[in-house]
Amino acid sequence: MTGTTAATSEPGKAASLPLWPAPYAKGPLDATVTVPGSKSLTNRFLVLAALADGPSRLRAPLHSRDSALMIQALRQLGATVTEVPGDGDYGPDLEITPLDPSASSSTTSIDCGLAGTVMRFVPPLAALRSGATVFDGDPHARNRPMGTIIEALLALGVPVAAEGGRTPSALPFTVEGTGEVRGGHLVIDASASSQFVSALLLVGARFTEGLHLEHVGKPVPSLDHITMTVEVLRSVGVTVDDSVPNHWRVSPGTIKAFDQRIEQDLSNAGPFLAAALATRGTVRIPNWPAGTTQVGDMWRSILAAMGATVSLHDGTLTVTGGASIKGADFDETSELAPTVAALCALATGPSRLTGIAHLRGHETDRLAALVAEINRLGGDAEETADGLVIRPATLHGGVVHSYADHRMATAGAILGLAVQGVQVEDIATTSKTMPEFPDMWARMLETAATDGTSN
Ligand SMILES: O=C(O)C1=C[C@@H](OP(=O)(O)O)[C@@H](O)[C@H](O)C1
Ligand SMILES: C=C(OP(=O)(O)O)C(=O)O
Repeated sequence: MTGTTAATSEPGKAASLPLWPAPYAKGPLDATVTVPGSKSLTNRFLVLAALADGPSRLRAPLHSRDSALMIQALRQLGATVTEVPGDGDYGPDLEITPLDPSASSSTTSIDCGLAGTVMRFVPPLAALRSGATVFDGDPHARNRPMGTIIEALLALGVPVAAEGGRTPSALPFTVEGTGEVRGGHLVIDASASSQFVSALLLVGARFTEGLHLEHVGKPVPSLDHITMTVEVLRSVGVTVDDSVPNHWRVSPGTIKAFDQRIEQDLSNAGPFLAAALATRGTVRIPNWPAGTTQVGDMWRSILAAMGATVSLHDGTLTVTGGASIKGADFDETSELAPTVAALCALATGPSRLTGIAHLRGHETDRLAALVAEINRLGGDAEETADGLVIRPATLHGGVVHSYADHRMATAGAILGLAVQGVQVEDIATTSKTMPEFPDMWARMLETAATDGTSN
């Protein structure tokens, strides 16, 4: 199991982080890659297993820092999570015995790391047990938007306090669980993160009156992730009505124990698929789900718009890069945006990414980080109010800082395929969702043809 130590990676602040020489592709790749399990599905099903009416099993789940933090949090709240042999390529299955909300327990301190799913999904769960739960995380976690979850719990009658009894607006804070939450109609502003909606929906069935959640404010981002939450809830027998935009009604009731196989992480498939475009090669991903709520299914249209040939046959997605990478305009790419931006920086035409203002509240301010790192290599990227403009430029080698952000690190790796002399700082930060990344990348690079010219 991956450890939970993280580095803080801000240029100039932590100069001693190791540099990873990003492999440069000497020719087109011809690789087949399978990716570890979805972070978003793994952590949703873990939460639901902890609330279910009996023991559950997760098959081929993700094993990474974010899932380890979720497992640790659930154990601290009283669930039992056991690793058992499975048939996944990336680690054991998990068996989960739910927590007993009626068992009162002593104060416990939960480390959220930098995991949005842990810092947003677990506090409402802690409200359902009797006892105090303290939440904190990595240094940057204290900058991530949390106010909506705190205000939601307070509105539901659950005390949440910071040191000295202050009402907090961010981590760290303590949730004083009462063992029971009445629920009912709750109005929130979820414009900073879809995870606020998902967090409350995941536990809503266990509120005495269920939950009628209403969003008021600027549009909720990453709507695909809310669709995922709704579908996952329905799969375990929870009734959710999402027929009215910005309203979600979760009926009170039982969460059925389950035996669930986790799809591979299609967002994390992105850097490997992007490698096909960056090297004018071919990358295949078997077991691509025929139907999915994962936002990563958008790779099929995104990469085609950038000039790749994309096909899905017999469950294998095949992407072949074109003669050059085309610039394009993309709206609402959510967590895919750093990978898209790396490809845009290698494109022959301009690109505009819109609808991603909330990325400023992700693992780092991703808009600022992408502009800084693309331009550091000689690129031409600019921040807009809600996204990025990236124009063609000739890139050169240099250091890509990763800001403790797994997707900044993988974006650096993509740039390094096509630009000689790129070094990525702290590649180990990919352990947030894909500890195997450096090995998988090296294996993929072994397939590079050396008799062709890709760059
Ligand atoms: O619920 C989830 O699993 C996620 C929701 C999204 O969060 P935001 O709505 O904050 O973008 C996404 O970016 C994140 O990587 C995972
Ligand atoms: C935004 C992300 O993560 P988190 O779940 O920590 O919000 C991400 O993985 O891109």
